Amino acid sequence: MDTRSVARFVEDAEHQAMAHRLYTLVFPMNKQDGKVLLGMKKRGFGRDKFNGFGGKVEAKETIAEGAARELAEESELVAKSMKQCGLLLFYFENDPVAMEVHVFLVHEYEGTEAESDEMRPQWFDIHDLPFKLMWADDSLWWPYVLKGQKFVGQFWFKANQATIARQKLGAVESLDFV
Ligand SMILES: CNc1ncnc2c1ncn2[C@@H]1O[C@H](COP(=O)(O)OP(=O)(O)OP(=O)(O)O)[C@@H](O)[C@H]1O
Repeated sequence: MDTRSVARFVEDAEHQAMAHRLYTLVFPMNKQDGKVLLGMKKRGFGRDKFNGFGGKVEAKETIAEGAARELAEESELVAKSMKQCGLLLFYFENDPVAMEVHVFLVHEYEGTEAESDEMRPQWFDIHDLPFKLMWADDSLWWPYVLKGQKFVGQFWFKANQATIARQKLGAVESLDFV
């Protein structure tokens, strides 16, 4: 799986012409209790926001490996299986590099969540997420997760990192990259 395969979801020339950096975003879910694990980010990009677990994919690993590694580093949970549920593309004003974020749900894991240097984990009801303390895009695509639909979203953020100037978001049949 590599960034070229994203081309079939996002066809606009503006996107194709940009440099991309790969990221992951992982949400451990407890379906029985209807809970999702978020982490309060303690440092770096998105500090003081709740989010899923994730970060940059390293050159030596696949996207799925990067997702599992970041989950373990930031929460101490070990994913037993992961399902990709979304693809998010973020463009920030004055930043020439687009963020390509691969979103995963983890329904099976081992271990118990624990605070790390980067994240303070906390379980939330899947119908009651703290959207005011999350990235502005999260409340827009979370309904797709609740409906079990896969999604692709593009969000153009203002330099203040809070205002979405433009967006495209929709369901897709499959996110199985070739
Ligand atoms: C703009 N709207 C957004 N909405 C939802 N989630 C967003 C996001 N923008 C970034 N994210 C996520 O935030 C994490 C940053 O990762 P980030 O801390 O930069 O990576 P990494 O852990 O590798 O950093 P270090 O270089 O080790 O500090 C990573 O999961 C990425 O998917």
